[in-house]
Amino acid sequence: MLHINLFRNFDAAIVRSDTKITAEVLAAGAGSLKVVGRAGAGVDNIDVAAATKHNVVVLNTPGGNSISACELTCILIGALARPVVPAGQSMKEGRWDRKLYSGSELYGKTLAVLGLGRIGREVGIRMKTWGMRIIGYDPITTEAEAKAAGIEKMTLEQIWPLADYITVHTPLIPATKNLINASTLAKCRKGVKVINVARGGIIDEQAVLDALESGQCAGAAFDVFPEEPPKSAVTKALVAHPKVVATPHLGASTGEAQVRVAVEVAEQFIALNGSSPKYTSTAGVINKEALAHYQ
Ligand SMILES: O=C(O)[C@H](O)COP(=O)(O)O
Repeated sequence: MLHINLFRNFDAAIVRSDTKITAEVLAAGAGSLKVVGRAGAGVDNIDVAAATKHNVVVLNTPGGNSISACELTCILIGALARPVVPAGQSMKEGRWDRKLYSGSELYGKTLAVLGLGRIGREVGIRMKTWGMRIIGYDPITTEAEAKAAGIEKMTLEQIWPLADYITVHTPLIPATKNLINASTLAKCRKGVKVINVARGGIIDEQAVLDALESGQCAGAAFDVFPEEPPKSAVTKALVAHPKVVATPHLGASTGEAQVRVAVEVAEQFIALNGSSPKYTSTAGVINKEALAHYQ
């Protein structure tokens, strides 16, 4: 584990989501630390306000891992349609249970995409080629932008009763916390399936557990959790549930995505340093106030 005092010696740090850049870490680095680069999209592991206070620039690489996160989402949708995870496990245990592991087609089903940014739109584009109807919600994306990705933009109230699958692709902010909860699940079709490759807490885990027990929800896939690694009894029960596919925050964990975010973070550092005319953009800078300190 990285010792907090080491930050006294660093001019810059590059992190993924596991490394928490807290106010304490930033105070330890005060005077030397100038920039924290997030090799990924979410900066919820970095105390941006404290960074700004210490004139530490925080930047991210918002697009570099989108395709990998999108592909994992599509794979998990597939794993909810066809029980490849438990069926594969049963064979490893020496069984041949063909009758237990029947599934359903994705063709003709409706996928709701909540959050039509880079990842959500790419998921829609891919799953449409499987013959799914794609409906979606986003407060910012226009109807025309959604349509260009083959997605019918709707209100949430229109979406709930139509969706066979719901996948979330929003940041975790007050407006999206528990976006899928007991009352919204009750408005859905019986047997709806939900997927979260975005951030833990967008889908209320207890509500999903209850809906799995009642049959209102027929399956769920989670790559992200309110606390990682999970410690709460609710998350543990969810992960253990036979109708749940769980992965340990693997959305960006591909060779390609990691190379892309590493290159993007390096380019942003070079742009900050002003040492290469090739890189003039600091598009990923989160706290422009801190950047202004050096200009
Ligand atoms: O915010 C992100 O970019 C993703 O959640 C990936 O996080 P990671 O880089 O820690 O895998």
